[in-house]
Amino acid sequence: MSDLTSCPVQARTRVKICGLTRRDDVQAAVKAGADALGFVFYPPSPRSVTPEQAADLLAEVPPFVVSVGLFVNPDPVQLQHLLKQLPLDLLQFHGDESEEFCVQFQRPYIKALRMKPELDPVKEAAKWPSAKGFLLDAYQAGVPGGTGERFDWQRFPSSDERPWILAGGLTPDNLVEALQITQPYAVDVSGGVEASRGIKCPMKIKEFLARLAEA
Ligand SMILES: O=C(O)c1ccccc1N[C@@H]1O[C@H](COP(=O)(O)O)[C@@H](O)[C@H]1O
Repeated sequence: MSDLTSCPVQARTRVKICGLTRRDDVQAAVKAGADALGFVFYPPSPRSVTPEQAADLLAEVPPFVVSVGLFVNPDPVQLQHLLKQLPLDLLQFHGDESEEFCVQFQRPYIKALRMKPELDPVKEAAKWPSAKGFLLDAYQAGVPGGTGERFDWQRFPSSDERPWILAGGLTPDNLVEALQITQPYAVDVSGGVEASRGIKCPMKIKEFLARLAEA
């Protein structure tokens, strides 16, 4: 087998479009070239879907596009039950879940870290050795995520030991600057590609992916 470590080709930054609630939005994200699609299972969120809605949306996901289930401190029994019904490829834990909690579901998962001023993401990530990656999102007291706010991108880790995913307040207009500063493994966007809360805008999704391709 050839040695790929010296291969000069750099993979492009991956994109997850999160908070999809409608078939049309799933299709728009896939058509624009999203690598991953996020489905929110957190009823207080306007983007939350029921298991039945999720099953309908997941049926639209083609091969080689990753479907991600987003949870905030879920009930473990309910989550086990959900995972038997739905073909989710990856779990995203966006609450206060410990590594012990996340690992029990025996599915690949990413852990969201909210960028409180005193938080060192590299040190914090060491608490989840089994995580596939870390999504860094803005911190807002009392809100677990999806705030539309950004954090100080200068705080984004420069090490590439773990896959770091940039989230929080991304839009087609600030994406290029975000990529230049953070050089993330992937970006995750929700509010920045919406027409209104929970309803995606196909043009904004297309523009977001186009800006990424140009960057
Ligand atoms: O989207 C939500 O409603 C949500 C609720 C609870 C936790 C996380 C949530 N979304 C995640 O937050 C990021 C950032 O969102 P935004 O782009 O700032 O609107 C989003 O990508 C989701 O992964």
